[in-house]
Amino acid sequence: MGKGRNTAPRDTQAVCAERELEEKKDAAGAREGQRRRQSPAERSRGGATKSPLVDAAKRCVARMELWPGIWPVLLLLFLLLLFLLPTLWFCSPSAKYFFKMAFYNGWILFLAVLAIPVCAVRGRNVENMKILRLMLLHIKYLYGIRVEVRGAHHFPPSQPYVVVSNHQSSLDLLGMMEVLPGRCVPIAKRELLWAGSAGLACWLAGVIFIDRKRTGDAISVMSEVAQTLLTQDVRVWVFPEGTRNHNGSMLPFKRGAFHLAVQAQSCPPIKTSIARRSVASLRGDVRYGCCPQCPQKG
Ligand SMILES: CCCCCCCCCCCCCCCCC(=O)SCCNC(=O)CCNC(=O)[C@H](O)C(C)(C)COP(=O)(O)OP(=O)(O)OC[C@H]1O[C@@H](n2cnc3c(N)ncnc32)[C@H](O)[C@@H]1OP(=O)(O)O
Ligand SMILES: CCCCCCCC/C=C\CCCCCCCC(=O)OC[C@@H](O)COP(=O)(O)O
Repeated sequence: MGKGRNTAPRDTQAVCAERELEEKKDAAGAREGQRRRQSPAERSRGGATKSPLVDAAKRCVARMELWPGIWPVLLLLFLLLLFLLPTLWFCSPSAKYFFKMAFYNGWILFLAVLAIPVCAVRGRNVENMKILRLMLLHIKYLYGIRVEVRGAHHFPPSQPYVVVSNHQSSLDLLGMMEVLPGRCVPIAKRELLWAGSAGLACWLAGVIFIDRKRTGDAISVMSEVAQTLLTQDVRVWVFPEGTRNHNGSMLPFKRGAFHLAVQAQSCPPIKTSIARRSVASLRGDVRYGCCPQCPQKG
């Protein structure tokens, strides 16, 4: 009996010890599970917080910690650019020209975004060209270009006519805007319509788009333009070379501009020319010559 009495508490002690051991194991397991669920950032700070906002922020930081390499690399790239761009600007004239052109195009796209809502009020209307013109006139100051216009008085004050001009680069836009007469719209290649905001601004200002690859279509658009010239008191600006030509000489003229002048009858072509070197190099003086009207008879 005594033996039995002595054994019972020992059994109970053993069971208790076993239970205690199991409980400890469970607790340790639970702690490990929680530890595994925690992000590295939480682990390093010793556990979850009460606020979900803080938890979210911690998760973000943890994600960054997962990619510790990306920030130094980005910083390095940024510093490299900071060093490389000025070096290219001062050492390579072609890189300098490239940056200037990139800014020129980017600036025009930006200005077009501003112009679109203003022009949209009137819808598609040649009067919108005035707005574009005013918005583009300052660009010459950004590049330190001094423009000299000669013979602007040759533009008749009120009658339809066709202006023909040489075409060296997309910078000709600057010269064109200096002398663009009222209610005058340029003829442009159709691809320009897809030049983002600039394309939409051109469309709103009544720029006439032609598909140069489809002569038939281009001719019928130009025939319609001839009617518009007569009925709506509009002038048209054509680059008869039909494309840009950087290399000093003039390309043979396409005939559309001259057909247009003949079809619109009393509508003389007026020749203007942009001085070559200065516009193309994006600095210095630009001379813009407007010549007397050509003979009217086709
Ligand atoms: C603040 C925000 C600002 C946002 C942006 C601001 C922008 C502001 C606006 C500025 C826009 C400026 C845009 C400037 C863009 C300049 C350009 O895109 S230049 C390129 C487009 N321009 C042209 O192509 C010039 C016009 N082209 C022609 O006139 C061509 O003749 C053609 C009609 C396209 C036909 O070309 P092609 O077939 O290659 O060549 P041709 O030998 O000339 O013609 C063949 C044939 O057809 C006869 N013909 C031509 N035209 C006519 C006609 N109107 N009517 C009847 N017949 C025609 C021609 O006589 C030939 O036949 P032939 O028997 O051999 O004589
Ligand atoms: C979301 C799309 C973004 C597209 C970005 C396109 C970048 C264009 C940016 C700005 C446009 C500036 C408008 C300049 C107007 C002058 C156009 C011009 O002079 O075109 C050349 C054309 O005469 C003859 O073309 P080709 O010599 O035949 O080739």
